[in-house]
Amino acid sequence: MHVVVNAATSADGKLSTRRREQIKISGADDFARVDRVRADSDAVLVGVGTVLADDPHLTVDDADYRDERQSDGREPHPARVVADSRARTPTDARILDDAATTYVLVSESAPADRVSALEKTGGTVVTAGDTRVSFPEAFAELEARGIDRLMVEGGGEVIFSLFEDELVDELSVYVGSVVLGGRDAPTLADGDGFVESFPTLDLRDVERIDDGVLLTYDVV
Ligand SMILES: NC(=O)C1=CN([C@@H]2O[C@H](COP(=O)(O)OP(=O)(O)OC[C@H]3O[C@@H](n4cnc5c(N)ncnc54)[C@H](OP(=O)(O)O)[C@@H]3O)[C@@H](O)[C@H]2O)C=CC1
Ligand SMILES: Nc1nc(O)c(N)c(N[C@@H]2O[C@H](COP(=O)(O)O)[C@@H](O)[C@H]2O)n1
Repeated sequence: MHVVVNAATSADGKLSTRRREQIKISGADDFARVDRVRADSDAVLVGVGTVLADDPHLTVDDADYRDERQSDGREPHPARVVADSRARTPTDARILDDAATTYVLVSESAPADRVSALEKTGGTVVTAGDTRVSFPEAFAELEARGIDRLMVEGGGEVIFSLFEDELVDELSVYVGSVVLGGRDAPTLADGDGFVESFPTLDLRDVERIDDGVLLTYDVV
């Protein structure tokens, strides 16, 4: 599986403010670029922290891109995936509506009643890991279901874990011209942090978009 991480940060590396509310860092042109990346993906993944904070829809906005996908024999929207060890995704979350297939990755410790509530809402539950979602295991299952190209939109906890598991192939960071600050504000890669064996990035491209900069890296 090819895994592409895409996120937008402030100039000081934050994904959002300390209130963890959704904020727009990207401008119109960058959101249009993100839409293209979504349209080119088989699935789009976020963590349950992002679902609880942003209630994202994760669908393709541009009708031409949806038509293009359908003429290639694909669904109009990529599948949506949420990493949610304890099945906390609210049943009325937008990610669970019927616009696209939604996979909820849970761990063995997820309460059975929550799992069944998510299944009743139409989510396809994939169990991987004892107390926390095991991405290597979950991704093998997604690959078996035809997901070869996965876009990850955040947040910082999930992005860190994916780097820790050495599952990231490409990283795109849109750096907006704003400072958010806050020692508790989420950053691009949170988790426990690396102290050695840091992931190595190869800078492939730098592009000015809106009033910010898009940095594109291959993970070595
Ligand atoms: N600017 C941008 O581009 C973006 C900004 N954001 C912002 O980021 C913030 C949310 O980020 P964050 O709080 O880090 O949340 P995440 O979306 O990264 O979700 C984190 C949660 O995912 C669950 N999870 C399941 N499996 C794993 C695993 N193996 N490793 C790590 N986490 C796992 C955990 O909950 P559990 O243990 O219950 O499973 C964890 O708490 C919000 O403020 C949102 O607005 C988010 C996306 C993009
Ligand atoms: N690329 C980008 N730029 C920003 O400024 C952002 N705030 C985000 N957030 C991500 O987009 C998701 C929202 O998706 P929908 O519009 O609801 O489809 C959000 O959950 C973050 O993952 N991204």
